Amino acid sequence: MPSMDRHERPAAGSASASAPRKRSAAGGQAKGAGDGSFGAGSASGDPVPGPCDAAASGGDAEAEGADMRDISKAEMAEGWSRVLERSRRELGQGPHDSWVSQLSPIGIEGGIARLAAPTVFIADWIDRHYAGALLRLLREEFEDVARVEFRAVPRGLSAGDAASPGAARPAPASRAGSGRAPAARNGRPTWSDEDFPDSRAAPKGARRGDPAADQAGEGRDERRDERRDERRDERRGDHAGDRGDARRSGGGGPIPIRVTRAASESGDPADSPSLPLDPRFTFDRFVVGKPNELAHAAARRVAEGGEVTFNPLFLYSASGLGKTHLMHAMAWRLAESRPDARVVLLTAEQFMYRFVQALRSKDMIGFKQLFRSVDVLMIDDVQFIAGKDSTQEEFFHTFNALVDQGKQVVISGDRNPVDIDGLEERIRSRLQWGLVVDLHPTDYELRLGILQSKHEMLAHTHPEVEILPRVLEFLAHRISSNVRVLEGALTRLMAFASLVGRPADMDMAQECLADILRASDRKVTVEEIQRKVAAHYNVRMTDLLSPRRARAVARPRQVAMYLSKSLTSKSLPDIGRRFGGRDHTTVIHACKTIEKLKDTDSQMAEDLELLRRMLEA
Ligand SMILES: Nc1ncnc2c1ncn2[C@@H]1O[C@H](COP(=O)(O)OP(=O)(O)OP(=O)(O)O)[C@@H](O)[C@H]1O
Repeated sequence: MPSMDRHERPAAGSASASAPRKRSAAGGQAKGAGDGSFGAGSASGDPVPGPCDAAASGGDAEAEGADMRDISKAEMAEGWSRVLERSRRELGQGPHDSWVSQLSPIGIEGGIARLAAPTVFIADWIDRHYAGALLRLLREEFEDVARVEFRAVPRGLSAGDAASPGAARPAPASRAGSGRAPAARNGRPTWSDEDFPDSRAAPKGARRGDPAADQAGEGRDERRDERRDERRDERRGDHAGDRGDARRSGGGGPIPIRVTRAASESGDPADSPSLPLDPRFTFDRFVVGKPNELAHAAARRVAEGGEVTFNPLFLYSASGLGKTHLMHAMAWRLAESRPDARVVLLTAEQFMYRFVQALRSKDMIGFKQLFRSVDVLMIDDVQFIAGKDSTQEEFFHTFNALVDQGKQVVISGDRNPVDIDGLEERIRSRLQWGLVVDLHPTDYELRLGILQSKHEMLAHTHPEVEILPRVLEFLAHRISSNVRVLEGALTRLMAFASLVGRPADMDMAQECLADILRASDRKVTVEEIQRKVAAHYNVRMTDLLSPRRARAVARPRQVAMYLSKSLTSKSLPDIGRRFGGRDHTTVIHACKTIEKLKDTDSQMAEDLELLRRMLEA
């Protein structure tokens, strides 16, 4: 952890002029890191540009101890509200709402300002990212604050209780995510308010209401009532959990469910939300090449079941490049390396489905226990929950609870978390907390390796079919879109060869795969889209890329951005750059606008259809 020096060093100039409300806060003795207190000091890197009296530095604080007094929680509260105000302005609404607003003051003692965070995870995150800024803001309000510390204070305790040793949990000493204090006591988890953060714990401004739940016929008021019931259930559940007889999820539902090892004490597989593992998706059958070697290595490392090093592990790629395969492979391997571990793998859609089911059956306690008692949680296609507020909130709390306990979380998505539109900022930042790895588009060697491996496997079941090596090379050259398409082409070719009773040669491949080959040839580029859109709306290319905001230019530009997002695999920032260096949020706005217009303006719908057909022709 970086030293305190940077925050403690007196800055040039005095603070008094700029901080009229300042109060002396340094106490008799500036406590050091070895005072048994936990949490992060003012450790995170950024230097403090703001006011900093000489008296605030550790040694001077000791020397002047007699003149300085401690500040109680109550006294600190008033100044803290102003610190919050400034944090909102200076750090921005997003970081403020997601993180800083979750803090509450404990007091200032010996020059150390102590703040309570609801979980270790949050304490650690704030320490790593906002400690410097907060120290500066605190100093503007309270003179002589030399350090700031964050304590994880269970919600059942008041912030004041945190002053007593052992009442609160330390932020982890290591940033790697290991060594976190598990919430388990006496060898099994105990359920408390902290484990079940609810709306009280949600950051201010957190939105409610899940469109999916709405679709499922859940009215907002009804949900509010349900959540009230849930909270009551949860409070009761604290005790039920201790007795080990808490209610379980009713399970069932239309999604087939199984788990590598039942994630429920009842041992009933119906209680588990996990997917059946696909026997084809193992590490043995995963072909490694340059484009996916890092993702493969990270997945292997996590699956070996050693110390939790990357948490979460976030895998992302375009469709069909092996994310799901890798996740299943990890689950298979974990079943061997950690046979006792409760491993749950499911899609984000299934997570939402279970959540909505639990809401309807008023069994949130069962849902929470189910997901928070796992050792490894893997969620595929996380982009599905983007824009689904209630599900995101539940996911957020589940994620926090597991990471706080040092449990491994693995997530996959179709793009980098920063590019997932509709994802709450706090979730986005958590997803980036561990290791984010992408699987790059395949190269020729990898595609050929995959074809050869699949061919060998298929040859076992169809020994009568022969495919000439040149044909595999031809397919690897021509089909570069995704591995799923490549596999489909091979399977079709083998079936065709088997039916006609001839070896698959180049002619046969050309004939029976004509549509796939044609589709693979077609690659729409952003530049092509820009040209076609400019021509269609009769605007100049230079205008399309210029800062001009006149409707006549802005609308075609939005259309071109929208088509670039839907017809190419370019990321939002990349598209923004290609449109005269615009920000990715402009692209998001454009996509949303056109998406809406498509439904309400028939001319727009027609234009889009026409352009799409021209581009795909
Ligand atoms: N490196 C690889 N080696 C062997 N098979 C692969 C490899 N990459 C992908 N595949 C195969 O390609 C198919 C698609 O892979 P998978 O479903 O894992 O993709 P995905 O990235 O999860 O796609 P989506 O985002 O559409 O869900 C699977 O049958 C998988 O076995």
